[in-house]
Amino acid sequence: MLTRFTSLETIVSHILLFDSDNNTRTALNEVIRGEIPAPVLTADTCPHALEQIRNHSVTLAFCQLGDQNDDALELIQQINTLNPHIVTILLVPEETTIGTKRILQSGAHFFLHAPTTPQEIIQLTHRALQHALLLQPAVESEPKQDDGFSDIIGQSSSMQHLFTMITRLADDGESTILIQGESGTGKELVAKAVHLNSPRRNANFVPLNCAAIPDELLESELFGYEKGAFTGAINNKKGRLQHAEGGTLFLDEIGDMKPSLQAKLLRVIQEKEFEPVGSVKSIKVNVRIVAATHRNLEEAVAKGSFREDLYYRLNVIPLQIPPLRDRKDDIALLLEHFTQKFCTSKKRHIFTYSDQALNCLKRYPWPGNVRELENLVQRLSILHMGETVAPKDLPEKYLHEEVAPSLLTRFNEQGTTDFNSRVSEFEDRLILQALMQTGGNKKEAAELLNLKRTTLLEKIKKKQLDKALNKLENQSGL
Ligand SMILES: Nc1ncnc2c1ncn2[C@@H]1O[C@H](COP(=O)(O)OP(=O)(O)OP(=O)(O)O)[C@@H](O)[C@H]1O
Repeated sequence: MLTRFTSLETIVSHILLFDSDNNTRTALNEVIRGEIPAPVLTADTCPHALEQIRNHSVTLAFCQLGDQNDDALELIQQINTLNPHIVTILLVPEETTIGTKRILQSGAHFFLHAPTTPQEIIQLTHRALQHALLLQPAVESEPKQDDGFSDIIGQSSSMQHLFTMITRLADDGESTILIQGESGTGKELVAKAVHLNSPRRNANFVPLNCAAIPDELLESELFGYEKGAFTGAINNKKGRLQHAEGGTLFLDEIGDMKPSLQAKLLRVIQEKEFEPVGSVKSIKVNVRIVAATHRNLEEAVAKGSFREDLYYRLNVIPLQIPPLRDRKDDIALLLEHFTQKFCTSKKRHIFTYSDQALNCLKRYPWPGNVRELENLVQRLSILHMGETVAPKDLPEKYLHEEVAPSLLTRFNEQGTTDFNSRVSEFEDRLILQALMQTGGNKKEAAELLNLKRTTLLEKIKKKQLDKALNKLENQSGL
């Protein structure tokens, strides 16, 4: 299994429809039955609904609020007390006299305003079932051994290749491995998966970031020290190497290690022994070394800042993690993964991303890779209040990539340029971009551009931008 996602069908037991009106119940029943292969239960009173819940295992409950009565709110509260794993959807009719505050405080997981369309019902049902998946109590079965793969999200061909490489290494617990990739691509996750899939999995995985510890402390941290080795060394202390005995030592940012330590590490790899700082007695170790770096070690070797012999010793099995901009197919999956993770931990509704927002994020070059994407989603999970993230909800840097670079490139290629036509082109792009971001809503686009709506309409007409917008939308499949 390469990702965390499980088939929804496997978790749906029953769906409950609560509505005192027979006609709406039947209509809702038809829409849901056509889409979800799960038995549907119905109830027209609160006691009947609760009885259904006691007698059946229910995954999802639709509760229709009356125009004048609040039975559905009462029912949701009782469901939450009876079984908090049931996901509730409150259907709110337009004419209801029940106040918004009470509705919002009902404890429902999702809201749907009626009248609505079958598409909206289906979409929300799928979202609610995704949510149900997260609320499922852990199935009591044999604890499955963690292989580290479930934490690494990726379905692009380059990530699949990486997973295959890790699996192939499974039986080999000896050869050193060098993981290369830009910062934030998941090098530590991969190192952990290598460890968990090797025969060393029952011993320790010990990480050490060589760039995070000052040079003078790194040696004693790695090799340990003997009492009296330096001022303050009042007792013997084991280093990370010894803590990793039988297991794996993960040396992150190995390219930052100073040359004298590189020599000592080389000896560990070759002779499988070392001396703690201040000791003359050698200690034997049985540790697999997995190293990682975001630097180009070949260049460092050429410059003389990294030992060539150590480089070849480390690089027995090279693993390259591609940057996120080269595997844009993974972006949607990563967004979904982190959104579920953060929303669940903050106990808030899971939001989705509009196609336009996803397109913006796919165009962005992600210099900070998956770590940057994770931080963006964490920020949205705190600040974003709506159900769908639109481009306007994204920080500005995710929006403007497409305008400036393309103009500059063409300016450089041509050597000369016509100022007026270039300014007009720039204006077209800004207007189109605003229209794309607002899903074609001209009023909102005018607000984004800080223009009067009438001025924007005039420009769109004069420049015939409506046609260009249609073309763009068709191209990006919006
Ligand atoms: N494919 C992935 N799936 C899920 N989470 C990921 C993935 N890649 C990276 N992450 C997350 O991104 C963050 C950075 O990952 P990690 O520390 O492994 O990267 P790194 O390449 O070692 O970074 P650095 O070089 O800066 O140490 C972590 O929170 C990690 O969980």
